[in-house]
Amino acid sequence: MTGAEPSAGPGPGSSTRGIVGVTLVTGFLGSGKTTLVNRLLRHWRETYQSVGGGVDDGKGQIVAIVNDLAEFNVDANTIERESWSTGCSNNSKKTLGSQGARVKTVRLQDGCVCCTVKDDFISGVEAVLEQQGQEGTAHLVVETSGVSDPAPVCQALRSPRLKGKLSLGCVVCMVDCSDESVLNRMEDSAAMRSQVREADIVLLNKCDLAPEGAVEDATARAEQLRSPRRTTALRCVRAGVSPSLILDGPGLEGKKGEGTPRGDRDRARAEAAALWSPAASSHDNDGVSSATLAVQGRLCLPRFHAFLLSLPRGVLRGKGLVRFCHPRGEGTGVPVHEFQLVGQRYECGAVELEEKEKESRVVLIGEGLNREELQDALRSCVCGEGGCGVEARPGRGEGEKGFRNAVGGDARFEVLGEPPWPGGLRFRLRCEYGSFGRLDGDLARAANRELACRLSGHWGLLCVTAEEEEGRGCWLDVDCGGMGGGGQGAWTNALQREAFVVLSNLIDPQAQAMYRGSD
Ligand SMILES: Nc1nc2c(ncn2[C@@H]2O[C@H](COP(=O)(O)OP(=O)(O)OP(=O)(O)O)[C@@H](O)[C@H]2O)c(=O)[nH]1
Repeated sequence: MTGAEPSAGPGPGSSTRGIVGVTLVTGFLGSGKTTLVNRLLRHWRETYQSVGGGVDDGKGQIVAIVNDLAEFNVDANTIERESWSTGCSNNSKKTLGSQGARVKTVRLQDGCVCCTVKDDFISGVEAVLEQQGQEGTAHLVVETSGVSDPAPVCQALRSPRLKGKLSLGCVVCMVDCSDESVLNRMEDSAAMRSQVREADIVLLNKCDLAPEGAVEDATARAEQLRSPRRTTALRCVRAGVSPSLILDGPGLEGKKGEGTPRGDRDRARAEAAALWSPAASSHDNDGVSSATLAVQGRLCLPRFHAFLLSLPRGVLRGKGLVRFCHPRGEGTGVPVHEFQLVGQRYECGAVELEEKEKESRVVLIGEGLNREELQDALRSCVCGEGGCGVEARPGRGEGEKGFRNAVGGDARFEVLGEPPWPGGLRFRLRCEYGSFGRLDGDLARAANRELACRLSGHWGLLCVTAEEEEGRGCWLDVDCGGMGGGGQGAWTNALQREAFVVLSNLIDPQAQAMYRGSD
């Protein structure tokens, strides 16, 4: 940050008068960028609130700029929803009195910020500053798309056009440690290497899912790219590091001499920028594109599951908002589900959203995508007039029965009944450790979500998670589709093994602190 005048607003990391602080969040597809941005926005609001900040003074606003490759910007939706649910407004004109700082999201989509929308990006930033009035915006958080090279974005933020208006603070790179194949992509992807090189802080995320040695491997790769001395790499789960570390990150002047000196950081950026050339990091080289799929009507969940299982290998990432049919009659007021796919793993969680549209939308990002074929495949998941027909699908029967028995006979689980879809089971981990006690609501929720991730990632089981009303954690609706009789033992073993891993990870107080985040 430049200049020595007092800060303009009371928000965390708030800017020197008239100069807006910027945090840049980068990282490969699905690494946890949006998760971090939401965390930062929440922290901002809470901190602002705790120092008695109002919003009618026109100060203290944090603005998130979200770049997504696809036509339909799921990340911006997620952030807006999250902002709303944490009491912030996604509309700059709407204020919430003294409830908290205003949060506004600006979408940049249908192109990548580092090339096709670069000009848009600078204009977008200028527009934000102009609309809000420079004094009104205290901080910007910019989330790049997963295949962006952050070097030109940093350059853009330092461009003469924006000089004197912005100050680039912390650049964070999220690294997904859960998937070896993602880590291996660092060898081939210039953009990914640049993301790590550009960062002030590398967050080694998804430690909960990391196989043995993967976090050390990721650290070594980051250090190789940047040298150990220059690498601040932190392990975390769901971006759970102290947000103030990022909003007031290393490199900011006047911070007790901590962190990387500004000169070093700028030199590092210059080196990275010199390494970057459009030819070296363009998306054509990475061959990554996106396909937005949309269908009218509700989807049959087991068919959607089959669609996921049959996706081509080139699909790296998927996300969307989907609406499922409920053949058992729970049809009214059913929430929309947010769907996330990273590598082989998928998560599907109920979200509170007004049902303005009747569409289900899925964005897939990857290599060699054939949009028409994918669109047809998604269309075939729509529940027809004759019903789902899932009762008759192959694979139902023995495997499913064995799975139900295994869950029912294991004291670690509480069976809650049947999900609204045939061929599934509703249950949750009890999260009790006998004489060690039981996990509180937050950790129990984390444990159940992690179990859902693990079951889908390693075993192709689609688990839909939903929150319980009284904050007592969440449950899993598992679709047992595809469980043939022969695989029964494997499913049972998988469930037992994954439950063991989740619970034994969470008994450790250090792991508990990591899950909760250190703020
Ligand atoms: N188990 C687990 N899941 C995580 C963690 N961090 C994020 N996720 C999940 O991973 C998925 C992707 O996270 P996002 O925050 O959307 O990732 P992103 O980098 O913004 O994704 P893109 O915008 O596609 O590049 C979501 O389902 C998150 O809930 C973590 O530490 N552990």
